[in-house]
Amino acid sequence: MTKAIITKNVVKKYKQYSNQKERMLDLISPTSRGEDFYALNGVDFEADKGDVVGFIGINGSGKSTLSNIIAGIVPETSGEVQVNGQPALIAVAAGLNDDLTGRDNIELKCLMLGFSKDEIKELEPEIIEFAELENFIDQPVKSYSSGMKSRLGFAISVKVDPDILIIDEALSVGDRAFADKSLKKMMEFKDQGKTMIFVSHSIGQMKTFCDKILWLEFGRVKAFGEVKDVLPLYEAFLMKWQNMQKDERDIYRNKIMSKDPADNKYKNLGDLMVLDDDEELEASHTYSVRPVSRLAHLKAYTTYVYQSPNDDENKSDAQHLKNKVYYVKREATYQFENYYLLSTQPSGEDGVIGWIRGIETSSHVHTLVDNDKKIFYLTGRGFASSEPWGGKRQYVHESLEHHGGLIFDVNETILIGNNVWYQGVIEGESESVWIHSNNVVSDMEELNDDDDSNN
Ligand SMILES: Nc1ncnc2c1ncn2[C@@H]1O[C@H](COP(=O)(O)OP(=O)(O)OP(=O)(O)O)[C@@H](O)[C@H]1O
Repeated sequence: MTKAIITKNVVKKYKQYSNQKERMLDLISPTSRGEDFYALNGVDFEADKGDVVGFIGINGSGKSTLSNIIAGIVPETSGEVQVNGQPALIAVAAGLNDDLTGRDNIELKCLMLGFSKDEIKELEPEIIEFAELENFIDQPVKSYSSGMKSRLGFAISVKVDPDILIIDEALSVGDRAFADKSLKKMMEFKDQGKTMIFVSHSIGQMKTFCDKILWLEFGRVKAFGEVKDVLPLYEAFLMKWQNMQKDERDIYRNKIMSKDPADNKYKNLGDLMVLDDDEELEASHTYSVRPVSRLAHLKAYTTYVYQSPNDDENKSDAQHLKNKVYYVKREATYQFENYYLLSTQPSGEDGVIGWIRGIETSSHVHTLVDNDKKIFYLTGRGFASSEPWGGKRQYVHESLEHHGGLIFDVNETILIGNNVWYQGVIEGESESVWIHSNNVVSDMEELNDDDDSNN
């Protein structure tokens, strides 16, 4: 596969000054002033020809810096950058000269990209039409709104037909209609097999548009891989980040930024590459399974049953599983969420159906009390089911109304949460059933007392 972009150990260092005076002194005095700040710190990244890669990361993680370096607009401090093809960057503030008119900017940008005057004459009306700037095209760009600038930048970049298109948050300004039109154009480019880099905070746009995701965190690559592998990890991280207090965020940021880039080691989890020292990230991609003993019913809104907790592709509708109770002998945590392995039998191997999100179930701990023989009498209330705490579809007797006073010959007692359930055989029947302890009494007299109090 031909590589369109390769970056190796790319570092971008800026100087940060506490005030303007320090900045001036740094320029004129031989002593170095200000503090070094690494916007990128050892970034290795490769895109194949035709890849559509989304750059994600919280503010200040280096997304724009890396896209500007790939576009050749900002030089790297050190490292290697190889771009095979003509890149074009679309960003709100990129490459437009504020003092020139829209038309002059079109000409300038096209000349810089090597177009002849005749070619530019041909392209110009198409660009103006795509940018929807009709009357403004001969006004200086400084009079444009950010949406208008972005439209002009987008129109020039797509009409010059670059090999590599880099779109930095350009769709987040301007109106919805233009964003849709731009997204359509980008889809066309994608279909043509062009390489694209897409920088956005919109998870939705990333999902619909990108194939792969590069997750940057304070200048380092945190993860790189397919959308389905990286985005859920990032979304889980964002939830954690949003719940952090400012001082917790500062500690986290300093910890990441103080690391030596030479220590950036990566581990491959299938096609996903993650930072080797990030155990939490690894744990949230893989999942840990623990033995457990629960019984579970599915809630009304239950969505899917998964083949494995970290596989969003292989899932099936869980609706048909409702109104039954299931055994849960395995529990897993994946990306801070609990999953249960549903089974029709009290086993983690036999009768297994699949994994379901814990919050989509009502479940209780299931414990054996004893297998002692006990004799009870049915009160005539409740139901009998083939499984303990059975659902409608597991009723043997939907109502025990006509069974009041019959003997219930019990051979197993269990606890489901705080509720006691008995397994046994009802007098005159052969099939074993489960009945809740509220619906039996241990001697006939209690039954008569019950009847008296009811009368
Ligand atoms: N010219 C510059 N001088 C000094 N620091 C800079 C400069 N450009 C960027 N930085 C710093 O580098 C870091 C990365 O910035 P960058 O714009 O690449 O992040 P980003 O991930 O694109 O952020 P956002 O999501 O906010 O657009 C930030 O801390 C930023 O302040």
